[in-house]
Amino acid sequence: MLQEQTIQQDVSTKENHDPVISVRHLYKSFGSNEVLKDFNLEVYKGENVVVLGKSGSGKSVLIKCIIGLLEQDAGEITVLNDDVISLNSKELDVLRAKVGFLFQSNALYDSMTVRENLEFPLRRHWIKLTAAETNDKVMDVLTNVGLAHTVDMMPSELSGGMRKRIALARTLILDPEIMLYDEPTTGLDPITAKEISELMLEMGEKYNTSAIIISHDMNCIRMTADRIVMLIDGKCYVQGTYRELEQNNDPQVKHFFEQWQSKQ
Ligand SMILES: Nc1ncnc2c1ncn2[C@@H]1O[C@H](COP(=O)(O)OP(=O)(O)OP(=O)(O)O)[C@@H](O)[C@H]1O
Repeated sequence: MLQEQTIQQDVSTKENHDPVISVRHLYKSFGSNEVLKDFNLEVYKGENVVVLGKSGSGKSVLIKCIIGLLEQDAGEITVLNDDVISLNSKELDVLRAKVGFLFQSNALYDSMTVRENLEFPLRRHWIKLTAAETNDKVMDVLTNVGLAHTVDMMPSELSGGMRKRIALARTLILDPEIMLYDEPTTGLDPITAKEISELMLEMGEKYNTSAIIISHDMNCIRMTADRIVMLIDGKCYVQGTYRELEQNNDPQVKHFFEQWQSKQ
């Protein structure tokens, strides 16, 4: 009995500590442009990790490697225990249904209503539901992002913040385990940006997701990051909480925070 309990404890401890995303010794170049050079990152269940780095440092390349849109030159990427590079296109599709990707552009279809935009990923991933079940799912996720009343509207009738919420709802409708956010607040005014950051946190708890967030918006970073990873010269240069990095005396880290504070 005691042995069984010990084994069960070991399993649950391992589950809590196994990363949902693991990137090890990642290398990616384009010709002579060495973008990622021995980059390492682990994201754990329920964690929000911000990847911070200057423009062109390789943040988007990293995200694209994680979801198999780009193939790495060397290194290992494991997402929800799948070795991404070894997946065929069907298996990648299955994995991508569990990994929500919120594009900077929102990528909503302008010719479709909000309802049709939200139904699209269900059809795309062959999720078989009755009309009533589909409607329930659409209304449920729209209610969660506070926009149930927009169901029959066109994206062009919505504000930038509302479109961002709809794009988030469209990702959440598949009940993802992981969210990848690419500049979620870029182009929004500060108040709307704050609302979107709050919504990201709220939805993360509601849907029990882990997330990688790429952002230059220090308010969003401060609000959402459990941990920040600084990508400099293709590597994870330093990582820590917002407070830890804010107090870090390394010149490159200090430079980042000083630049931001000077813009306030
Ligand atoms: N498909 C590609 N072919 C060639 N070079 C590429 C490709 N994708 C990205 N790069 C290069 O990789 C580098 C990193 O680009 P990436 O888009 O990841 O930067 P980033 O950190 O996301 O920048 P930003 O903050 O401006 O979005 C850049 O030099 C870019 O030109």
